[in-house]
Amino acid sequence: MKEKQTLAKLRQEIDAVDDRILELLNERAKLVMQVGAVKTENRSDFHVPSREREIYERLAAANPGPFPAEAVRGVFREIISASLALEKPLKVAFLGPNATFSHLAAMQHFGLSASLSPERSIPAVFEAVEKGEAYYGVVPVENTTEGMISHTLDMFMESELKINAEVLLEVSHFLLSRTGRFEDIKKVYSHPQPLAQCRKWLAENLPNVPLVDVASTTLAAQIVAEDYTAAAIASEYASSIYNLKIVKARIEDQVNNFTRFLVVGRKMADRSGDDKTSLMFSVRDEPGILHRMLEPFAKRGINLSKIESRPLKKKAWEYIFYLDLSGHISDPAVGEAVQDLSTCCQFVKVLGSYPRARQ
Ligand SMILES: C=C(O[C@@H]1C=C(C(=O)O)C=C[C@H]1O)C(=O)O
Repeated sequence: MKEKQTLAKLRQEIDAVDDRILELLNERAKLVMQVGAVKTENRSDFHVPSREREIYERLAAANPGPFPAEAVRGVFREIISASLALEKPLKVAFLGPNATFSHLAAMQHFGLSASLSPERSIPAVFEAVEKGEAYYGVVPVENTTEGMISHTLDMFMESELKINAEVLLEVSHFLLSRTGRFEDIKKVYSHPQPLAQCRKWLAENLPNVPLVDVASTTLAAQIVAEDYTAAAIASEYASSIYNLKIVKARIEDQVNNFTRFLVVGRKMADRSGDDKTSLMFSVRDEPGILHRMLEPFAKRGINLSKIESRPLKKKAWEYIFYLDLSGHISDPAVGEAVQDLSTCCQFVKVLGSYPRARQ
């Protein structure tokens, strides 16, 4: 009896707090709508990622607990996502179909109130943004086990879209099937990337079972939903959508398997104070060229976090380099270094400056 009374009293107090939270959420939504009205008058962009970043950072630092620090971001992401949708839902294209890791990355970045639309391929995501059908696009660009996804990098040769943000997602692969029984598996379906990321586990645990490449992990889950003798490697989320059982969780060879996604848009993102810049440039294959290329950055103490080279398909022995560095293109040192770089290159293209992702 005593317990019942205590619980009832505490729940009453929780209800009162929830009422206050709701009142504050509405007060906040009205302010966001006023901001929206000012922006409409001035024709400025409603979505401002640098401001959102500032909000997350300020609240993370101000949180006294015990509400968990990681949850603060998730809660506010949904508040901001829903506030933005009051004005108009933010349209975001991603590499589909639904339930792919790009879908999870888009949900993680834009929240559940954004209007997310699946596209068939990486070029189709770029096209949707270029044509204005979507405001942003989300595509994978590299994985900690398998390296760069060259298809995405190659898109920047032709496209004028800019990188507006990066999203880091911990990718965990699940072996899924209808029966959930190991001994029923006669074939394993997945996208080539997850198959490669689970290569060792598959060789040890299913050595004689054929592996079949398909266009997405979602397609693999769909096939397996109809075939009791097959298994798919897909996300945990796919298991709930396609009603599949988990044969084995987390079968990736490398723990801490992260995939990095890029958010592309038509404009350059504003400076947030902790940014990265991505560049692409081409040079002729000649002695000392790498040294000359890197000097403008070393001289100014600019940290380079990544350098990748790819052969330029149209011309033999010429290379395209992709470079990620710390700082925003509007920082004087970064601007000057890029200017210097352009004197020793055939061409330089700034792919975007964007807030560094937090893990
Ligand atoms: C309200 C604004 O517009 C949008 C909504 C935000 C919010 O809900 O806090 C933050 C940034 C913008 O994406 C703003 O720019 O301040």
